[in-house]
Amino acid sequence: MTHYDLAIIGSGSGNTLISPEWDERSVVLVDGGTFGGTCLNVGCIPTKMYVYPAELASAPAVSSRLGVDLAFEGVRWTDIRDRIFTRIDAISRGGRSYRAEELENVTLIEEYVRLTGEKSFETASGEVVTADQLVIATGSRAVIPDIPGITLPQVHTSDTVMRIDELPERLLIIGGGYIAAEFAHVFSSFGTEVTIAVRSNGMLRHLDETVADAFTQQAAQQWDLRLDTAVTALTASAGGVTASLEGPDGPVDVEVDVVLVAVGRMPNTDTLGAADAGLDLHDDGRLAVDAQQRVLRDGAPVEGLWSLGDVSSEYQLKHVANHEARIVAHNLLNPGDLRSSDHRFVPAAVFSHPQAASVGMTEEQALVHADATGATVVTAVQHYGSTAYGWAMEDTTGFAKVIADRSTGRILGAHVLGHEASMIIQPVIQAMSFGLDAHTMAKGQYWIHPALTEVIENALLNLKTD
Ligand SMILES: Cc1cc2nc3c(=O)[nH]c(=O)nc-3n(C[C@H](O)[C@H](O)[C@H](O)COP(=O)(O)OP(=O)(O)OC[C@H]3O[C@@H](n4cnc5c(N)ncnc54)[C@H](O)[C@@H]3O)c2cc1C
Ligand SMILES: NC(=O)c1ccc[n+]([C@@H]2O[C@H](COP(=O)([O-])OP(=O)(O)OC[C@H]3O[C@@H](n4cnc5c(N)ncnc54)[C@H](O)[C@@H]3O)[C@@H](O)[C@H]2O)c1
Repeated sequence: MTHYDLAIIGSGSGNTLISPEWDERSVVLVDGGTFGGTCLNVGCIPTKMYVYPAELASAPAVSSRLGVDLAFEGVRWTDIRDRIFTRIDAISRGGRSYRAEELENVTLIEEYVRLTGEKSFETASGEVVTADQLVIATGSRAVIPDIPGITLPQVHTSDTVMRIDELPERLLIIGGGYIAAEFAHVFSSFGTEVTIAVRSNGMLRHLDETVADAFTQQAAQQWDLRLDTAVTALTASAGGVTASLEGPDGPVDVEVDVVLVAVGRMPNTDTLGAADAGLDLHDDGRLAVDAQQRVLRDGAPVEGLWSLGDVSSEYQLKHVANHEARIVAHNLLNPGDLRSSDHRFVPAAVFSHPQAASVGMTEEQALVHADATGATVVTAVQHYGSTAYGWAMEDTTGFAKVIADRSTGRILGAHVLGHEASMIIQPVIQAMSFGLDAHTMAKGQYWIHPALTEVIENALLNLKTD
């Protein structure tokens, strides 16, 4: 048995906890997978490194209506893939060797582990580790639905689809969330015929209804979108895979080369043995933590046991995992001065075509809030096409919606669909975080003319606040 001052399970956001303050103390970092975790190796970073070339590849389709005739001649898939992963794999290797070889006080264990107690675990090869403080940062993994044929080699998750050897001619995506929307954009821009099977009646259902409906409409124009459709079986065929779908018009078979499963991600608490160790779990399998990121047992925080990121967070987002990691980093070193995570205004963006970005309440949530508090909610929708930059783009679909409390002007939420939505929304995130009301935000600063942020300025000005 080996004892450490600090043990961290998970080298994604968990890796950032090892600051110079730990130099004189013993630390063990454990990861059974690829060093650096999801975002770096199979998540945010490689996907966005694919999204950028996808933007370039789709330019000819939109440029001709502005009088610019471009031709799309195809993509060199393996060149794109190798550029991305040459860069990413080197970062992962560099991080690994820094932790494994360069820091004398840090031990790296490259095995999966299971908890044996609140602050102890056993590695797959039988080594038992105990620690004064333990951080669980084991992230999440793709849910694999129970469909006959799901283990066929042509069926991928986001973990593997980015490394395939050939651009597929035909791709079926199962699911209608973030990953489905982003990969549909990437593959279709590169020339793949994309079919999406969505169990419900729309894509990105977690977003404000106006945004989700508009996205779904645009998705149906770009991709073969099958709503209210279940995938009942996947069968190997001469050309690839036959997918049996059951939709509103009854059963139908679709021939594809590759299938991407994107039906959500589940927290890695089962494989860690968190329930057996007596730790509290939410119904969805997440570890229960308090505001200071302390793991709960029977509703009370366990001293010296912390968690962060996808394994315990309501938000499976890297910027949230990073925020929680900063809180845990402080709390590990300052037991007498604990800080709390701030989840009040968590933004998110879907890097698809179009982009969608959101912060705060949807209109539906704001109406529930209004019912509960007696507040009156006002909303304003501003189209990109109503601003000068929108004219420049000849944009007909982009818009921003802002939602505020009528009497105080407090901004309750903002939702943007269109070009660079993830950037356009940032001033609203800032205003909400620092308590700026809609009126002050709109009138108390210059807005660069004729930048696309005028969409937000005009939406704020159009809110009918008191
Ligand atoms: C395709 C995709 C795209 C994404 N894009 C974005 C985006 O654009 N923006 C955004 O904000 N978020 C995005 N996300 C989400 C983001 O990647 C995650 O929220 C974030 O990486 C979670 O970090 P984490 O530190 O909690 O977990 P991870 O980075 O997953 O780290 C957990 C680590 O723990 C290890 N581990 C698990 N169990 C054990 C065990 N029992 N023993 C030892 N080691 C173990 C794993 O091997 C892993 O390396 C994306 C996710 C995916 C899948
Ligand atoms: N840009 C980003 O920030 C980004 C990008 C990718 C992933 N992520 C994170 O990763 C998480 C996982 O992404 P995701 O797209 O897999 O999940 P998701 O939760 O976004 O979407 C899952 C989709 O699958 C559907 N679904 C669920 N179970 C199903 C089943 N059995 N059969 C068919 N459909 C089913 C849901 O209705 C939904 O449409 C996201 O929730 C997000 O937090 C973030």
